[in-house]
Amino acid sequence: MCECQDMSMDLTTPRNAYLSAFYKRSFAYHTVKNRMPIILTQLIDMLSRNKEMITQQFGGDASEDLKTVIGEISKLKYEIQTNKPLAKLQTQDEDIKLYNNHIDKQATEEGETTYFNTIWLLTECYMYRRIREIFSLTESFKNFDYFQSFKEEQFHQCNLEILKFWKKCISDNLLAPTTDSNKLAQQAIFQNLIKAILWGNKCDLSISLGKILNNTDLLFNTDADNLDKFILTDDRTNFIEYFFKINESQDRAKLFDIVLDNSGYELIQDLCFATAIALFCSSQGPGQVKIRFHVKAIPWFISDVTKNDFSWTVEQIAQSPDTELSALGKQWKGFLNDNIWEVVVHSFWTTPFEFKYMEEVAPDLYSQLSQSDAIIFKGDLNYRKLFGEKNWDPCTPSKRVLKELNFKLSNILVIRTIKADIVVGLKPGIVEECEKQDAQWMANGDYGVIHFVNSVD
Ligand SMILES: O=P(O)(O)OC[C@H]1O[C@](O)(CO)[C@@H](O)[C@@H]1O
Repeated sequence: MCECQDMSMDLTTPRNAYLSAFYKRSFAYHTVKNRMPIILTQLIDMLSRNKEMITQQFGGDASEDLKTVIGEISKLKYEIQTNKPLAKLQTQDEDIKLYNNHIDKQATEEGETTYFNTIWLLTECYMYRRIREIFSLTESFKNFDYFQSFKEEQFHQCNLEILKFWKKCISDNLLAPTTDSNKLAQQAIFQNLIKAILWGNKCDLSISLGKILNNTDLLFNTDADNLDKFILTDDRTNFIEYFFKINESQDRAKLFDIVLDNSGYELIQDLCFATAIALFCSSQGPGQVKIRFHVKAIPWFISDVTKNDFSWTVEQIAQSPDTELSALGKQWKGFLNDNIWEVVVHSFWTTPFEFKYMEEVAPDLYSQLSQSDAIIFKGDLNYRKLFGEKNWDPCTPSKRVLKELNFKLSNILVIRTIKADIVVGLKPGIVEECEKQDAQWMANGDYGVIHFVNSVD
């Protein structure tokens, strides 16, 4: 029997406490106890199933290295299930010291930081970082993306026909300069795109435990109006007003940062959104826009976008046999070649740190983001990190939370389906209503939030 069962308390997470598997009646507990071991088992299964292919692909000692890797992942799973202390990471990579210090800082009075007694954010990020270390300690697999096959399979299951609709809508309406008569139509495009990229965040392989969701089942159609009632707070209009306002003047190029989340359908939707931004700003005059996409430096939470996933996806669309789709992919390549789009990698995104620590831990990234006209955070993990992964009173305004955390970057657009028990900025009564409708509302990604925080002053 798992020792951890004696460790956690039969409690819900107290108000304002950090989320942790210590509280048995929390999604964090369910994740550490059940979901994380399942993800490790699936990884082991994939490696065992594809043993021959992987050995052939990597040659040399790959067969022996694969045995080592499988053994180490099984060991990690055992450590989680028996609530062992988080073992120190060993490689010399720049983020390792940060991880190890953070683990030390979280130690209890007994001097231990264990899976079920520490903050969930650390536990979960640590697991993915440790997996990476296991592979990187071998000769054969230093650059192996062990989640790639899951991501590629997910991409191939996407219904890309939907993109054609967006392509037409975007280029018909956003290439023309804004006039009084077409402004409403242009704003409607942005309203719909933001909604589409919200629901795209449902397609995440860590919440579905590797199960691929069909995007047409999720009704990612032209406007998905029937899902509106599931958006619990919605600042789209404020963001769009701000966006149009900054584009009224052409005195300088506008800069946007999109902190990406998942590959597959979510990434494709995000790229459509970025296409709309690029076309709209460019229609106001040449050289008016730059969009930086922030991706993960290592394979992360199964489906998160790495630099390689980004290029691969653009290439897949560009090479599509469908001429409309391939034109879209070529347009994306053009944006990248012309430096209108740029892919940026920073190891901060794969540390266990909340964003309030960014200024201290990653000052270069912080100063880069300080220049931005808007920073768009996609997804649940970014949400947890941005809002400090505490059990806030859900009615606390998003701006007040960021102020309390002393997070000073401004013009933040946050787009996330709810897959963890943290939420802020809701009107009174909404939580009670959701609880009546669906006991799992904070875990299943069926509900979403869109916050826009101009500034915390
Ligand atoms: O891809 P996203 O939206 O960041 O979701 C990842 C989230 O999904 C989960 O795996 C389920 O909650 C969390 O552990 C994590 O916050």
